[in-house]
Amino acid sequence: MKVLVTDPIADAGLDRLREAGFDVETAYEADDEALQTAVQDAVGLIVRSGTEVTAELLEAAQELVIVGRAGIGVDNIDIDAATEHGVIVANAPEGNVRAAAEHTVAMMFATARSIPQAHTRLNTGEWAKGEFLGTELNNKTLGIVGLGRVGQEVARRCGSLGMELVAYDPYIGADRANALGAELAELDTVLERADIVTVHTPLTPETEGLISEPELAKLEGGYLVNCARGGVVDEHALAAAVEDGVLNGAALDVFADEPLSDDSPLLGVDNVVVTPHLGASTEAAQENVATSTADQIVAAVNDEPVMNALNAPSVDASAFPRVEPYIGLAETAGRIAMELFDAHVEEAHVEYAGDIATEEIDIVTASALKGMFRQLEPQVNAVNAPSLAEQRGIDVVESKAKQAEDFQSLVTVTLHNGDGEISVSGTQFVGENPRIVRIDGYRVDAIPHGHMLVARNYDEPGVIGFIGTVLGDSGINIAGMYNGRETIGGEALTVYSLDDEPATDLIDTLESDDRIIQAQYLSLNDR
Ligand SMILES: NC(=O)c1ccc[n+]([C@@H]2O[C@H](COP(=O)([O-])OP(=O)(O)OC[C@H]3O[C@@H](n4cnc5c(N)ncnc54)[C@H](O)[C@@H]3O)[C@@H](O)[C@H]2O)c1
Ligand SMILES: O=C(O)[C@H](O)COP(=O)(O)O
Repeated sequence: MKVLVTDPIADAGLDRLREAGFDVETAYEADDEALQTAVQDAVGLIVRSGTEVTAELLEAAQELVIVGRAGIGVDNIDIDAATEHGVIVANAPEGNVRAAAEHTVAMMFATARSIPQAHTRLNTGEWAKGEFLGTELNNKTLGIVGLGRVGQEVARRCGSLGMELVAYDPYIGADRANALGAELAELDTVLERADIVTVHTPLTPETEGLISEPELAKLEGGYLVNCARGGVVDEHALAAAVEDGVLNGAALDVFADEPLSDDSPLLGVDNVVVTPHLGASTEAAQENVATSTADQIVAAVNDEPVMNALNAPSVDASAFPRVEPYIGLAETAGRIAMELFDAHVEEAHVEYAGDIATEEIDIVTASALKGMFRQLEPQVNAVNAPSLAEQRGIDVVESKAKQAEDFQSLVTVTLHNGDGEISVSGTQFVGENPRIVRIDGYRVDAIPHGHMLVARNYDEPGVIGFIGTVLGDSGINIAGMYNGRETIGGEALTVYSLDDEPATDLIDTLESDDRIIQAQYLSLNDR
C-alpha cells in the first residue's frame, strides 16, 4: 500500500510508515497533473502547507483513506470534498505549537529591535549603531488575536517578559484567558491598547482580512506580527501602514500567496521583517508532526480510530482509552441491528448507559452508523457515516442514562420505523471482552465475532434440539449458544455462535418448522 508525500517531512515519519509496511513515494514540487497521477493508487497522502488538496485531486485519488497534514493549518485542504469522498483529514495539532510560539517571540524582538536590518548593515561594513533605537518589550502591552494553542504559548512566554496581555478571541472563555494572565477584550480595544499585536487565528472566511486598514490605524505607533496565516492581515494595507509611519514595524512569517512573489508590496519595506514560513521549522517540531501524522495514516488504513481527524468525530487523547473499547462494539451492535431489522430505518437511537455515558461519545455513535451501513455502502467509514444517515433520511438520536442495569456500561442501538423497532445492546466485560447482552429485549450473552445465527422460536420442548440437529447434520459445530425467553411457552430468542457459515437451504429448513418464527445468519467475520 502506497503513501504519497508531497511536501518534505522528517525522516522519522517516513521510516515509521516503511516499518509499518507501506511503500512511501515522495513527490515534492510536482505539478497538478503529476500529483493527480501519483495519488491514484495511494491510500494515504501527506502534505504540509505547500500542497493544495483540491476536489480534483481527491477525485483522482480512488484508493485514498486519509490525508495527513503534518502540521496545523488545513486551509490548503478542501475538507468538504474529502468528507464527500469518505476521506479522513487529520492534522498534527500539537507538535509544532512551541516552535511557532518561539518564532513569534523571535519575530517580535526582530522587529522591535531591528535585528535583521542591523545585521544587514553590519554585513555590508556599516557600524550603524546610532541609527537603531529599539523598543523594549518589558512593560509593553501585547495584543493577542486568537488565543488558541499557539496564542496561549505566546501569552505564557510574553507574560514572563514583563508584558501586559490583552486578547481577542470570541470562542474562548474569560476564565481561560485570565488563567494565562490575559484580559479578554473586543478587537478594537485590543488594537487600541496594544503596543504589539500578534495574530494566531486560522484562516477562515471569518478571519480573512480581519486586520485591514481601519484596524491597523487603531494600532498606531505599534508593531504587527503575523506567524499564523497570510490572508488574515491585508498585505497592501500593512505595507502602506509601515511605509507611511502609521506602524513602527511589522514581522511576517506567512503570506497570502506562498512562496512570496518578488513583487509583494511587503518586500523592501524598511521596517518589515519577513521569514519564509519558518514557524514550524525546528528539528523537534518536524519530528513530532511527521511521526504523529505517520501514526494517523497507519491507524486510518487499519480502520482504527484516528485521533486528530478533523472531519470525523475524534476524542481527547486522555479519554481515548476509556472510549476505544466501545467503538468496535457500537459498530457491531449497529451492524447486527441493521441486519436483523432488514427494513427501511427512520430513526437510529444510540443510548449510552453507565460509565460510558460520561464520556465524549460522538465517535462511538459514528461507529454505530458505520456498522449499520457497512453492508449497503462499501466505502462507509466514521467520516461519511453521519452524512449517509442524513442522505437516507435517518434521524440519529443520542441519549445518556446513569444506570446500566447490572453492567458497568451499556451501549444500545435501536432502529425504528413506523412499523416496528429492534434494539441490540452491547457491553465490555473485564479485559476488553465485548459481549452482545440484549437483542430485541431478550437477555443473551454472545461474543460478537465469526458466524452467528439468531433464531426466534416458540419456547417449546425440542426446538433447540431440532436446531442443533439441523446444524449438526450439515456438519456445523455450535461453539456457543444463549437462549433468552419472555415467559415459559412464550417467544424465545436464541443466539448461536457457529464454527462455519450455514447454507441458505439450512436457514430455509429451520424456518419451515412451525416452531421457528425466524432464523437469521449474520457474518461478523471481518471485525
Ligand atoms: N508559521 C507557522 O509555521 C505556524 C506554525 C503553527 C501554526 N501556525 C498557524 O497558527 C494559527 C494558530 O494555530 P493554533 O494551533 O493556535 O490554532 P488553534 O485552533 O489552537 O487556535 C486558533 C484560535 O483562534 C481563535 N479564532 C478563530 N476565529 C477567530 C476570530 N474570528 N477572531 C479571533 N479569534 C479567532 C480560535 O477560537 C482559537 O482559539 C493557525 O493559523 C496555524 O495554521 C503557523
Ligand atoms: O500550520 C502549520 O502547521 C504551520 O503553518 C507550518 O506549516 P508547514 O508545515 O508548511 O511549515
